[in-house]
Amino acid sequence: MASSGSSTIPSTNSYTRLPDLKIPPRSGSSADLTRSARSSRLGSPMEDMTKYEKKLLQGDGGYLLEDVPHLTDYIPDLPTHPNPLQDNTAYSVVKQYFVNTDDTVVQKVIQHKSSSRGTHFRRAGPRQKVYFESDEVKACIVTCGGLCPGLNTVIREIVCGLEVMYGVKELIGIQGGYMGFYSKNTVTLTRKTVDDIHKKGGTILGTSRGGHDTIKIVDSIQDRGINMVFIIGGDGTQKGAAAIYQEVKRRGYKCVVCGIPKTIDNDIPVIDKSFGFDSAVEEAQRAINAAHVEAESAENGIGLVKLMGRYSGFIAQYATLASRDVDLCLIPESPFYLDGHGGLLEFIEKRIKEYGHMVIVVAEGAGQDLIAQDMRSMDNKDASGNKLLLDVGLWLSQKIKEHFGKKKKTLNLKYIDPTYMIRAIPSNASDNVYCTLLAQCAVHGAMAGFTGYTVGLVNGRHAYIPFYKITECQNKVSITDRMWARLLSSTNQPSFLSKKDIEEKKEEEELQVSATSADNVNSITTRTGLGFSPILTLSLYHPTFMKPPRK
Ligand SMILES: Nc1ncnc2c1ncn2[C@@H]1O[C@H](COP(=O)(O)OP(=O)(O)OP(=O)(O)O)[C@@H](O)[C@H]1O
Ligand SMILES: O=P(O)(O)OC[C@H]1O[C@](O)(CO)[C@@H](O)[C@@H]1O
Ligand SMILES: [Mg+2]
Repeated sequence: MASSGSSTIPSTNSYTRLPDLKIPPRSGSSADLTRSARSSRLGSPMEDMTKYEKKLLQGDGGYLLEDVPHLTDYIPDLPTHPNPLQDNTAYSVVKQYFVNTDDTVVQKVIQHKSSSRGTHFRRAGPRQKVYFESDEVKACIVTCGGLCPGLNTVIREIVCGLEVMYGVKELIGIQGGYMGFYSKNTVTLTRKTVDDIHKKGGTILGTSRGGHDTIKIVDSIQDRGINMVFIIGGDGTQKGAAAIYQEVKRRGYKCVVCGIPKTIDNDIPVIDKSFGFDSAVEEAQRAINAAHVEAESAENGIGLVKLMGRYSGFIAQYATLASRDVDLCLIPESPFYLDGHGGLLEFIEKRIKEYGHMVIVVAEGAGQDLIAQDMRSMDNKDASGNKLLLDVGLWLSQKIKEHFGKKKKTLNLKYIDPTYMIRAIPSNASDNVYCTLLAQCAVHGAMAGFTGYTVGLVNGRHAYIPFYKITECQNKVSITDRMWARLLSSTNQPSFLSKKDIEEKKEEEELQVSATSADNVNSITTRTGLGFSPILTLSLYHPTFMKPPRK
């Protein structure tokens, strides 16, 4: 945990001054607004939620820091306190325990000699000064979206981190996701009450989809006197967290909003991977092994396993690569067709003829367009606005059976659907460590007064990432990438794509990268003769906030 202290960045005053940036609050700043004062100062909340601010800092050689907000951006002259960790016996021996204020983490680790240094994020970890006294903190934790291994570990470690490292005494859990802020009771969280929870799957707080009402949530935060909000959830949840941060800031309320990215689908961009993903891939092996045993033991046996992955097929991809027993992996990002020359059914027939059995892994979001053509889909959505999928496993089983039936060939197909089993388990050992570090970094950031951030692992280092970076797009398997090629060569399956399709995919992916790349903002940052330019805060419109939150 010790800071390397070997920042590659020249230390300059303009850089270290960053948290002291004074941005006049839109409607005055007071940490204890009464409800009437609050409502009289409310303009149109949606007006503010359609904007977010980027804190960009440019340095030499194309260096760009995409910084996270800080409480002092909108509440000037906040007092600081020495970090209580300095008196903690466990940490007092650690050399350079506090993170150097100049330390940042690079987004793209592969560089060429002519590359620009590119986008960086603030390195996570404990700071010398904190912006809260221990007995001033009232923190809350909420979990939203689908389940994922490791949720309880993150909850546990936030509680322990705050209590043990920072002496915080007041911590509550919001039950049942976002709607729990205004419709449910809270639970008191202490080191004792969370002691064992990391051994259980799910979340002790409960979770839900839908029900994000920014105003009601922030009212509840203020009414309860909460000044640190830890929000654990996926892409939808992080969009909700960004809206909460905007509203908290608009009210000038001293409250940190911190997101901890959670998603079994691994669909959050920028971060190396999401917690629980490894555990899920590991658990998926059990289903794939069973499918293999079943398939091998029967004449013309097919074991078909459906795994989660609504829009991103990472679980299917990694479970396939890990297993080596899989003959065919289908994911949402890679289109396929069933009939005719080069089609899926022809491939299956060929593989069965050759080996006598096969294993197919299909991500739940794969082939949805084909199923929709077949079944006149109803385009249903869940409470959060996510598309409800048709069962690709059942549909594919049916199609394969029909095909073999028509050809009067024997077929023994076993369909295994372990989707919920792989996300309801507790996290494995490596995810437990990962969750612990994420939680601790989240706590350090909050105590240091950062807000509006998600904590994440970027190239193996923990960083504070502004919300917009992780909500502007979804992480998807790139089928023009080397990793997908590795899978194709391991399963020896066709790509089902023509050369033209691949060219189009490449163009599509390149366009996506350039739309979200830092190059787009370089032109609007300023430079000085110093190593770093002064900070520039930009208000930009972002489509995420242009629509009212989905209910
Ligand atoms: N654009 C948005 N703005 C505000 N809140 C949102 C938005 N999208 C989703 N939410 C809220 O976030 C919560 C979780 O969203 P969702 O159900 O999409 O799961 P998620 O966080 O993406 O997790 P996962 O997809 O991994 O299960 C819900 O309560 C939902 O109302
Ligand atoms: O049935 P639920 O809880 O809506 O969750 C299903 C979805 O949640 C996820 O696990 C995460 O988004 C998806 O892979 C899946 O489609
Ligand atoms: Mg999601």
